[in-house]
Amino acid sequence: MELLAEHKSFGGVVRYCRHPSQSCNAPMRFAVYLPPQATAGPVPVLYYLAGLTCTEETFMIKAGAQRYAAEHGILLVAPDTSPRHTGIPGEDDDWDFGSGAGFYLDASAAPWSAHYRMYSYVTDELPALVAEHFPADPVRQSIFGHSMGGHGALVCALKNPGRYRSVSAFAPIGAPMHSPWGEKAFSGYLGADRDAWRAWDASELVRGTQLPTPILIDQGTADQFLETQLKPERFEAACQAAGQALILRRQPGYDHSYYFIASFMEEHMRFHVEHLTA
Ligand SMILES: N[C@@H](CCC(=O)N[C@@H](CSC=O)C(=O)NCC(=O)O)C(=O)O
Repeated sequence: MELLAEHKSFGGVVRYCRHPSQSCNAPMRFAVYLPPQATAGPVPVLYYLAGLTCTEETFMIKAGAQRYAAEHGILLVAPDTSPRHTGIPGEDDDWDFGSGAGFYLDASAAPWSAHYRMYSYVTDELPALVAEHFPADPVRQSIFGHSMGGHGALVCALKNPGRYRSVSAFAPIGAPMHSPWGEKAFSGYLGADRDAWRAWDASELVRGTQLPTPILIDQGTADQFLETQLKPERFEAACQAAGQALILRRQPGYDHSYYFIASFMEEHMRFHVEHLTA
């Protein structure tokens, strides 16, 4: 693993790292925030999955989470949103598919299946790497994210009940099988069989698996993608039908940006701290 950059922040340190990934068969980058408490021993870990067009830097620069991670002694991990420079033709052509748009799934359709295995990367390879190189307590981990990454966090938690102590999301794609972003991604990464898509759609997964802790979601009412792409009412209805506890808060006037995310970051951090330290 290669250390690319390091910045002191709130008494701890943000590090940017690169390593060869077996899951993605490509170099991958991620960011980690080590709170001051990490110098004394293992601390709980909180993973953040960013949205379309983001990189491993976006969350560390824009979300303002380090202040709260330092206060509560939480190690933050933010991976890049896809493999890059894989050589797959057209990987950089669209902002909502390919590079920067890995959707946190394991692609099954060629040529993407050779590299686009972000689900395995985020749920298995990255936690193992983090446990090896940083003072992380592997038993205490939680996950959250935004938009494509908010949906990715829901999928990671719902596919692994008990693995994450808590899950939350900012403006997640609520049902990608019914959103243009999701339909484009699933067609490309998974192929034409819509039945196969169900295994990667949180609104489908929650029908079969419920989590022991409530899911927290914040959604801005002035979000430019609310009605076309996000459709939180679909995830809400699926949770209700399945008996999954969900705290869905519609926040008046907020859009899809990191101004919205930063506004509710403290509350999401407190939510996760409560479960990580219970
Ligand atoms: N280029 C797009 C907008 C892309 C965008 O808004 N990306 C969001 C995530 S959207 C869902 O996953 C984001 O987080 N962007 C980074 C940021 O710093 O805001 C367009 O032109 O509409």
